[in-house]
Amino acid sequence: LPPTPEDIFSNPREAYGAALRQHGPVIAVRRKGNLEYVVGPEFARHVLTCDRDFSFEEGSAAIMNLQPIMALTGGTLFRDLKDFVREGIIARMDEIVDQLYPIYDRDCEVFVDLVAKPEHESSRPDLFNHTRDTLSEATLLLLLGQEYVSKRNMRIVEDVSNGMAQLTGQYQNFSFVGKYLPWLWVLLTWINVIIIKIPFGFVRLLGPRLWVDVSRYEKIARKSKASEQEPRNVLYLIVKTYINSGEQYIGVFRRMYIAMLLLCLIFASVHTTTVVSQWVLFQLATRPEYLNPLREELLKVREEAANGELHLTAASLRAAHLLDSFIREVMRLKGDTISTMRYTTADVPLGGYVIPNGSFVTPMSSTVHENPEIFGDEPTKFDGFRWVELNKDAAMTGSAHIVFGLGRFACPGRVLAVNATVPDEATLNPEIKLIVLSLIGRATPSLLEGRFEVTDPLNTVTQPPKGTLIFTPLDRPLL
Ligand code: HEM
Repeated sequence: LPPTPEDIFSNPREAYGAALRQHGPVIAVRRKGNLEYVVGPEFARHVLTCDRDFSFEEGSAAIMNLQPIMALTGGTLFRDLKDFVREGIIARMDEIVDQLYPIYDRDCEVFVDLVAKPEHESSRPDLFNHTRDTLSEATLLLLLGQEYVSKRNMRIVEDVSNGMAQLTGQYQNFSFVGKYLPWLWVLLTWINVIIIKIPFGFVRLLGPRLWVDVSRYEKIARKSKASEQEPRNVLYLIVKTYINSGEQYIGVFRRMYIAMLLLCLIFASVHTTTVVSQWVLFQLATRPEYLNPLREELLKVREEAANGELHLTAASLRAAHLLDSFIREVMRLKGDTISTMRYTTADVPLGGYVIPNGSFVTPMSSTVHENPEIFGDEPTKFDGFRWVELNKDAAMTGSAHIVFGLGRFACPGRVLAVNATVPDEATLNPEIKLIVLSLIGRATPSLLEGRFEVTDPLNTVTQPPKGTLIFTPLDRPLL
């Protein structure tokens, strides 16, 4: 029998896992109105990387309810997003970490000070909101520049991030309509987000200023010879790219498209990173034995400035191999199920079947992440430092860890491609490391009642665990 809708929403890991064991390695299961072909670890790499047969763009647009935008933009959305993240963020990573560290350092210090105050015993400062504030500020700085950093704009960024999370279905599994009448849910969400929230929030509040800046950047990009005069933010890079590609001026439709790119980048940077950092801190709180080695590593990688102040740089984060490994292991075992999607562009033979043209195909992440052939007899055993060793084999790391996807379409936000110790797979998003190190360098996390809950088992990528984290300040902070 195929997994029931209830199994899929409440216990997807076991439901799909059992069906794959029984009928695998390719099964077809109906979910939220679509027939999806779900594959086991044997075919995960092939499905994720063979884009001739399995389209990343169409699969991803569909899973995130973005097909109309893909259609309107002629399918360039994801390619442009990837290029702008690569050129505007990853290529400048060392400089960016220097810019971001003071924000994380300041916010974590404020957070730990707040937590330590006795009057907060009854209403604890919330780490999720706090992390989201920090990431919103960092995102404003990277995408739009320091002049945009203000409390008001941070609220706008958070609202946008939340709106995009709604639009792309991140809360869909909490709603009855979302689960059982997905077309109605998509229609209502589109009206709410695209017709109400974004125009009356982001566009009304930030639009006029962005309009002026795009026009200003247009002029700079046309004239600029000396690169040091150029603004160092992603919006400028986007404007410059279009001017350099021969556009005479940035017209209204191009401006609307740029706004869409910014909305997607805000969502990608703020929401997912906030969520994943919560998973890491929750796991750390339940595994205090990892704190000492991680703190020892912090002592080794932190750097001392000329004025004696201790801080973290991109080089420090690259050298934090134990933390890198711990984060990877948390991501491996947090229970991801359907987190990447592809769409067949032809009838494709796979595992003895032919998957028809125009079908959704997804690898079941949990079967990849808990594959006994790679992870041994106890594949679900948490071993926070296992990746320190496994990193030596970059190819294996790739196909055994698909939290960020794989190959050409893997998430561009995940790596410090520049200077990574193992090309293309080694270093995770530095923001998570900055958050974790800035916090454990000042306080010890623990969990109220020692446990947390998984709120949406079908979506552990963009839903945080639920529980209360407590932080006990260290007598002598390490940062
Ligand atoms: C820990 C946080 C993150 C997680 C778990 C995550 C996860 C993912 C996943 C699973 C994909 C789809 C890959 C595939 O289908 O093969 C993806 C794509 C993408 N991510 Fe992330 N991501 C994270 C952070 C970020 C950040 C910080 C950015 C931007 C700065 C970003 C930008 C993107 C973009 C632009 C794509 C589309 C890729 C393309 O166009 O080829 N992500 N991400």
